Amino acid sequence: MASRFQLGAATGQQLLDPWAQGISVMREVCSRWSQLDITQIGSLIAIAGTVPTAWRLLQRVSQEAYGCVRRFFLASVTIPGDDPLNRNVVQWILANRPRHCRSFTGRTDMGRAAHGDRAAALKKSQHAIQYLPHWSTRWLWYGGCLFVVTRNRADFSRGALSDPSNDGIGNEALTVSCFGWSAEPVKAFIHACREYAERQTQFFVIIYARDRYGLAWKPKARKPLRRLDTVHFDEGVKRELVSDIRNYLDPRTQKRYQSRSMPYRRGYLFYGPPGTGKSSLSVAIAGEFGLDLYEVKIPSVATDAELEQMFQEVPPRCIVLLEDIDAVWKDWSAGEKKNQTNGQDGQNNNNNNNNNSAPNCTLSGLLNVLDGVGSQEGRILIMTTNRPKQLDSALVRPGRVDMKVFLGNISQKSARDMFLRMFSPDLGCSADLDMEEVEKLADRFAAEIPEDTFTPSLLQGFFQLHLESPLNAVSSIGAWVKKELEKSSDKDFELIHDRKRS
Ligand SMILES: Nc1ncnc2c1ncn2[C@@H]1O[C@H](COP(=O)(O)OP(=O)(O)OP(=O)(O)O)[C@@H](O)[C@H]1O
Repeated sequence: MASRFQLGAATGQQLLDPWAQGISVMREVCSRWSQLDITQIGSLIAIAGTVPTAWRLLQRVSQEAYGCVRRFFLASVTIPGDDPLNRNVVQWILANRPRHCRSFTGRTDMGRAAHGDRAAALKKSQHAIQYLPHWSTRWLWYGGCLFVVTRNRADFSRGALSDPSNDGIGNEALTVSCFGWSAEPVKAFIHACREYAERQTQFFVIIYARDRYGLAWKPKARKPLRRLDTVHFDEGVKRELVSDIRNYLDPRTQKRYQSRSMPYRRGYLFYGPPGTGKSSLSVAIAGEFGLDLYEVKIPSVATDAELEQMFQEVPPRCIVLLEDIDAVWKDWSAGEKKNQTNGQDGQNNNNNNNNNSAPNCTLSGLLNVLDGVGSQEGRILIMTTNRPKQLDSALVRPGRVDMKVFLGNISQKSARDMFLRMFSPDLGCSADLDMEEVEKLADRFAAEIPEDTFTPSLLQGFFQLHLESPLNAVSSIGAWVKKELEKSSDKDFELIHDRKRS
């Protein structure tokens, strides 16, 4: 009633002015509902309007202040995104992350199939989802110092995480800083990260391959260490090979080579029929000597210059693996001949060839990087082939290949060793049998295997079907051998035999 009376008491001038009348009505309503004067609300809105500007100002000031603190009170080390150290630091941070992390990056893990869900695992396309803690700045204590690690966000948004070959660790430049005038604590922290990462990989062989753009070496897989005694071939040759590599890696050998102006490099050729353990031996050697394996796939190397760059970027102590080297230039020459019969210009084939199987780099390009002037010293080169006779003699001459190792079909002794490895009482699969009994079974088993006839991979296939019981394996081996020998009348099998004999 009071307000109606007040409205009614408005002056004639106000009644004529609709704007003033509207304001006074709003003022009445506001004061009735919120006890506030509308003119005060206007001030509040005006103040609220200044908040974003004030916030931006505050951010600028804090950034400037942080910049000043960094410049005058922080020592820092920046690690490029593609450097292996970058991974080491990120791995350490992920392992020591706060327990209650709430912000993650989710991505499809292209490396592993889905675990646990059987139905999903049957679908070939199903991959696990990987959740990695999402962070751009991380504060942490290490060795009594406060550190801040910042990630370069520009790199982060460049899509590295959507690259299937990227496992989500590393790739963004990192800046590691700590309070103080000296960078020594930062260096100590980075060193600790590297030691941590090395401890994590000591039971694995890390296999590196070129990234999908062919620009840098990236870890492609890590394989559990494989002991050398799990690769069965001539024991004498194995001993000779291991002692040759041990001798080569001895630091005194490097000095001896250098003092005599000899290039410090060593090359090996593993040859033999398919499935005799050439790749397995390469991985086992890498594990035995604690070396990483750098895989070169010649057909996907675009040019000789790229091949040269790849060899220059491998570390001094590592194994460079060139698999099935015979297949590479054989296909190339076949493609060349085909083009020539088609009346095309064979000269163009060296680098820009449309034939998918043809390498884009040349044999002379490879010969150059293997022992050319700019070639990296200290690495071990392993080439594998099924057809050593088809290799260019320049590729396997001493200096490029210093030792040739034949891996052939399995002997009775190796078959016995394989049996013992499969059914060792330590594995718990033959709980009721002691070692002596398993050895007797191994003798019976080996007696059934014809000497140098089956590839070790074929025999491994047999074991895969009888892993649950050594007794079963022994009782089934006779029939299996008979069946496989009958198959030997197949043309393919004869080819393997012929290759072995040649
Ligand atoms: N000598 C061997 N000792 C133990 N296992 C072997 C041996 N040879 C092959 N195998 C087994 O057979 C499988 C294939 O072996 P691997 O790939 O090393 O042969 P490879 O000679 O490199 O074949 P390819 O020439 O076709 O590449 C592996 O699982 C490996 O464990």
